[in-house]
Amino acid sequence: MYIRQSTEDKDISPSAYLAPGEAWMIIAVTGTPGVGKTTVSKLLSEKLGYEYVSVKDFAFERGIGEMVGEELEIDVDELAEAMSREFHGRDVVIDGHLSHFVPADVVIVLRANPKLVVGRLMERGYSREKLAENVEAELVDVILVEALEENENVLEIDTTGKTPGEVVEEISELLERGIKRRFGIVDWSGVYDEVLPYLRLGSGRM
Ligand SMILES: Nc1ncnc2c1ncn2[C@@H]1O[C@H](COP(=O)(O)OP(=O)(O)OP(=O)(O)O)[C@@H](O)[C@H]1O
Repeated sequence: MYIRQSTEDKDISPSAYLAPGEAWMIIAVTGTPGVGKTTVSKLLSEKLGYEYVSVKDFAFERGIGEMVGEELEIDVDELAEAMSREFHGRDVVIDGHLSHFVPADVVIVLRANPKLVVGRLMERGYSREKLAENVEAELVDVILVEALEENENVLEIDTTGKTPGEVVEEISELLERGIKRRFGIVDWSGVYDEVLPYLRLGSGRM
């Protein structure tokens, strides 16, 4: 890992997450679209005095990935390499549902009741297919599982029924306490029936 100077004047004590000699911190905020990553990441970066970076903007500005229809398809290896190079020695909060593929000191996985995800993505006018894909992903913990495969330090946060400020408080508290790994705190099986009409599970595919 990397070497840098002091950790003075930090709201949190990141030492629990950092390798010896390392003093700057990369926090990745990930989760299914619509769980609140951007809202929370901006607020968290303000609270900690860290830079805020959007994966999508970063990739777009540097020509990483290509447009497929209306979507920017990002090569995660290229993204990880470019972000590691760029943010070496800086305190940053990286926002995006691919941020857990970037080498980070800690990954925050935001979760939200799939019913909320349905509502938010419908409001955005997502297609039926895209809505289903994302609600299913939230239902069966896709991003959490990926994050746990990619990083040792993973904190899962349930945003349901909380304000963005409360979510940021919860994240800060876990960071202050040096908690490195927390997951398994949500179970969406109870809302499966309610979101079933929005899913595409098994629809004509084998
Ligand atoms: N506790 C909460 N935390 C974060 N966002 C919340 C919360 N409660 C409600 N919201 C709202 O949920 C919406 C989430 O939008 P936001 O763009 O932050 O999600 P996102 O996960 O970044 O989506 P995308 O991945 O598509 O960019 C916002 O309108 C936000 O105000």
